[in-house]
Amino acid sequence: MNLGVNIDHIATLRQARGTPYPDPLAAVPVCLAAGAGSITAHLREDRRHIQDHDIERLAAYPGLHLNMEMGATDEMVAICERLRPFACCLVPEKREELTTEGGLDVVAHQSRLAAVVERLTAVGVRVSMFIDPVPEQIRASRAIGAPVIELHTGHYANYRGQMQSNELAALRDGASLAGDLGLIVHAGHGLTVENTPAICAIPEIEELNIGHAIVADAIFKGLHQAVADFKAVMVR
Ligand SMILES: CC(=O)[C@@H](O)[C@H](O)COP(=O)(O)O
Ligand SMILES: NCC(=O)COP(=O)(O)O
Repeated sequence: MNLGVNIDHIATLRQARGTPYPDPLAAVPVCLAAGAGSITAHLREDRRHIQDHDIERLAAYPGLHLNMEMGATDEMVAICERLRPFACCLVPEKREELTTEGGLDVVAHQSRLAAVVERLTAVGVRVSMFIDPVPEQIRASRAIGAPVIELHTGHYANYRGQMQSNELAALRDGASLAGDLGLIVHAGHGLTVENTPAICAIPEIEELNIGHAIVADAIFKGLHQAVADFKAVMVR
């Protein structure tokens, strides 16, 4: 199972004062040495953390599997088409949100998203849809030709008790349906060392994208150890 480390919140610390440090790109060799297989970075429309120069440098980083998270806007599609990262993940965005609040509504935007998938696939970018574990969204992702989905685990991470159990069951069922449809299945958002093992136990999930908790853990244990501790629990 691959671990993709999301480095957004290293950039959050930098943006807090507008200093050149910490440089998110300094995290790349550390994360890879600790067992990460890819790096995720979210170029938001409001540039609250990752900046254009970050994503440009990441896309040019030799041998790096960069997963560029982005809204399906004309601006971001053009940037992705120009930079040609290994992969991109289309996510919903609202300027007023604190963080991503849910999955993309692929059903409501099938024709537009199908055109984006075709355009970015044509230049060699592997396109993923960031969606809730809802059968209609999974089927729509397959219908528009996306090879990958990333299941939103934010509700699972935030809920407790029976609601969390119900969300975990939905993730299991969604991953199973996606596998039956021939989709590659990833998952992410809000994952911690404590809540990750249950997600890892879902057999169809091939990759986890984790950022906020890794950066938070790194404050106290260092980035290499923070990444290594997630890899240690990501065993099947
Ligand atoms: C799509 C997702 O769940 C995250 O990777 C996303 O990057 C969250 O946005 P922030 O990183 O701005 O919190
Ligand atoms: N797509 C999920 C991701 O990249 C990281 O989300 P989080 O761990 O920062 O919540």
